[in-house]
Amino acid sequence: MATHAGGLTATRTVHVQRLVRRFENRTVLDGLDLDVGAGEFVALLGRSGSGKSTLLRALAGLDRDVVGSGTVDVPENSSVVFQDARLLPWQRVLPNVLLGLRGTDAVRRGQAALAEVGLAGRERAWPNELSGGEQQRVALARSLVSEPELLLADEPFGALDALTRIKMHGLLRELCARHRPAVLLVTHDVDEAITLADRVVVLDGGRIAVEVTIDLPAPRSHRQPQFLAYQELLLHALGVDQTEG
Ligand SMILES: Nc1ncnc2c1ncn2[C@@H]1O[C@H](COP(=O)(O)OP(=O)(O)OP(=O)(O)O)[C@@H](O)[C@H]1O
Repeated sequence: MATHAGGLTATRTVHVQRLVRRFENRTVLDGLDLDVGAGEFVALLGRSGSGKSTLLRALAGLDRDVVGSGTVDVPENSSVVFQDARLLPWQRVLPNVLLGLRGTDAVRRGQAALAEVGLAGRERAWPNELSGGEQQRVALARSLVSEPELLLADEPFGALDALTRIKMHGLLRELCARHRPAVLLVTHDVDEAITLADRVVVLDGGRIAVEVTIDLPAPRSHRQPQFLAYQELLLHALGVDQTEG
């Protein structure tokens, strides 16, 4: 099991060093190093099976049985969102947001979080009365209501249609600007990574093979020539040959 060595500083929210993860005799993470700064938004790209979810689960403390070694330092106050919202179907929306939240002002904070994601007035709805996008908004409210230092997100918009996904990008950007968590976002979508992240890292061969700082003013769009340059660079890093097909 990886050790937690207290390697965090005021400006560093995630510190991963020489992380190795094996499943039986298959090495998925092979001495991976990654730091995420306080308030920094990092997008993690990689081919299918490259180990993105494995890394995220290791950071979230969800794979303690896996054989491995190295250092993983993450703040205790971290939240995780997945591709599916994972709401409790027998609880209404507000109690779903309040899961794990204590204190006398919990209800007020939950209501404020729902308002922030555009769901004021839906506190008493049941999860199955909400669309997929709305359920994912509830999941975002739940993940941010505890004011986490770190938000771990595993393809949170992967199941949404293109238009909803674009709206969710805007929402996530706003929420991050307000709450300033460090974010590690796993995605398949190169454009999503460039649109949202301060830095994009590409996982290959069990390590971070490529790192690109995205230096683009907002609002980011395909109309920016530099956007297309980042796109080409990252597609190349992912082994996608744009001249094919
Ligand atoms: N519990 C497990 N037992 C055995 N092998 C596993 C387990 N979890 C993941 N793996 C293997 O580890 C490798 C990396 O999986 P992982 O889900 O991290 O990849 P990924 O980059 O997130 O892929 P995708 O983009 O397709 O979601 C895969 O080959 C997978 O089969």
